[in-house]
Amino acid sequence: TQSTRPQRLLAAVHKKATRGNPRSVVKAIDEFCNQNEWAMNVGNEKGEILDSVVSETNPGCVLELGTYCGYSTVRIASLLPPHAQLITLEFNPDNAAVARQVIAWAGVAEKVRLVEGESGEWIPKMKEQFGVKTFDLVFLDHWKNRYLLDTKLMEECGLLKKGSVLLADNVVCPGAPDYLEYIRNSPQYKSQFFKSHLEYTKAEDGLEKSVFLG
Ligand SMILES: O=c1[nH]cnc2c(O)c(F)c(-c3ccc(F)cc3)c(-c3ccc(F)cc3)c12
Ligand SMILES: [Mg+2]
Repeated sequence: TQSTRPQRLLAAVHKKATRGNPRSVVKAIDEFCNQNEWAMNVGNEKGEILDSVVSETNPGCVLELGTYCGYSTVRIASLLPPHAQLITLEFNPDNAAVARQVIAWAGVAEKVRLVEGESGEWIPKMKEQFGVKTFDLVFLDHWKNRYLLDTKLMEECGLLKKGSVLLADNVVCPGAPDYLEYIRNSPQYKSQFFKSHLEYTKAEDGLEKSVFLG
């Protein structure tokens, strides 16, 4: 039977990356997407901005909305301090199955909790199910018309504290206008736009970093 793009991406990781080496996994995926097939990983240009935000936040507890194949999961997990935890939500079970193997190959599985399901269903369960108090960093990279809904849901569930950082992918392409309108005009956030490019292309895109002021 025909393989899927995520399965072909995983095969490239197994073939080209060194087990236990997160940087080699990131490099193998970027090479696959530059040379073989485009895929919606955050990519290296936006990935370096993600890395800098993770490093400066030095988070103990991270939420990623949208795992896909685990590329940004591996980037984030490889920069976490010891004992820090990353919870990543993915609604597509086939993508989740590939991501689990990418995360395992990179050797970061003990820092990552991959949860299969809808963000709207799982965000309200974070405290009771995973013992989360608040998130220090949230990477929004799932479905553009869930960015605003899920941000309001995290506020309502008390999952953000003063200083929590939200980093949103694709705020230009495909864009999340309702999210940007809310987050840039809310007195509860201090926002900053990082201009970049759509992964593996010359098209414009960017990340929006927003600090919750409490
Ligand atoms: O859906 C996404 N989630 C997370 N990150 C994404 C991302 O980083 C992307 F670059 C794209 C993208 C953008 C432009 C394009 F032409 C194709 C795909 C998508 C996306 C947008 C609309 C869809 F119908 C399907 C996928 C996503
Ligand atoms: Mg994205």
